[in-house]
Amino acid sequence: MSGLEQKPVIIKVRDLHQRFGEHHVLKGVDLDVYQGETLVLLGTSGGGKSVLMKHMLGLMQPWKGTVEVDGVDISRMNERQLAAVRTKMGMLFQNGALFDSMSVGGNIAFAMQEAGVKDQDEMDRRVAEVLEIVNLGGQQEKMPSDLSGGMRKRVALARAIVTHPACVLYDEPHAGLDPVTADTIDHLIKCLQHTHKMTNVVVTHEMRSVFRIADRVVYMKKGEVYWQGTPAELEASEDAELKAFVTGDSGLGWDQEKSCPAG
Ligand SMILES: Nc1ncnc2c1ncn2[C@@H]1O[C@H](COP(=O)(O)OP(=O)(O)OP(=O)(O)O)[C@@H](O)[C@H]1O
Repeated sequence: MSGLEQKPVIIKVRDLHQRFGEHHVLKGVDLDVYQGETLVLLGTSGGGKSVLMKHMLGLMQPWKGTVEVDGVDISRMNERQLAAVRTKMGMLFQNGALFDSMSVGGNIAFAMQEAGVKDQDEMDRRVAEVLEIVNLGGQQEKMPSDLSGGMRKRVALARAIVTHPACVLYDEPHAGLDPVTADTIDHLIKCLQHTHKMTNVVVTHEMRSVFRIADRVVYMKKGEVYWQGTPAELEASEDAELKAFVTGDSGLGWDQEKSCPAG
């Protein structure tokens, strides 16, 4: 128990199934995301974490089951209805996906234009505000090609939060970052939670980050929720699969002569 169970549920997933042809990727996922928490989605590659996140944004329609955001079922909405829901959600895509031909400020303003903001002064003010939040104050004119990987990630995060979403979804925010830069991203994630009252859902493989940022952890396996609990419960778990995942132990051992196939 994390104590969060008393809080309102901002995303409610029920009996969610998805399949691509014969490939049954989500097999009846039930999941609650509580307002104001940082929830980390863990699991082996191909377990369905990214597909689940796409359903939370309405980027995919389920084969079966429902996804509610703030009490409203989004699973069969059309694009016009979804546009309103998506203003409550920010998404940090894995590769950052900045437009290379646009400045930092232009990239962030673009997200506001998409959300219907037209007033240039308001856009300038909000671009400056979110750049301060991600510690890139005054960098509006820089081009993405001038930025390091960590800075690009922070610009992408600024873009994700410029519409003041209630919930931010992060798909592997630490991918490709050095450990120190990853730490700065973790600080930002917690800052958005505590100072800006946002709910975070984070897919990551970085165990160090999990123990730094998670209030709750959900472990997915083969399209199902295999386990959920607090980071402390994860650390204390005697489940062999969870233990191997936490420690990064494939079971092959590190005796080189025994673990390498004969040449
Ligand atoms: N649009 C799609 N069409 C067909 N198959 C897909 C599609 N999207 C995902 N899949 C398949 O669904 C399965 C789950 O993918 P998903 O990306 O959700 O896994 P994941 O848990 O996020 O893995 P990873 O940790 O490697 O990112 C994979 O086998 C993937 O190939």
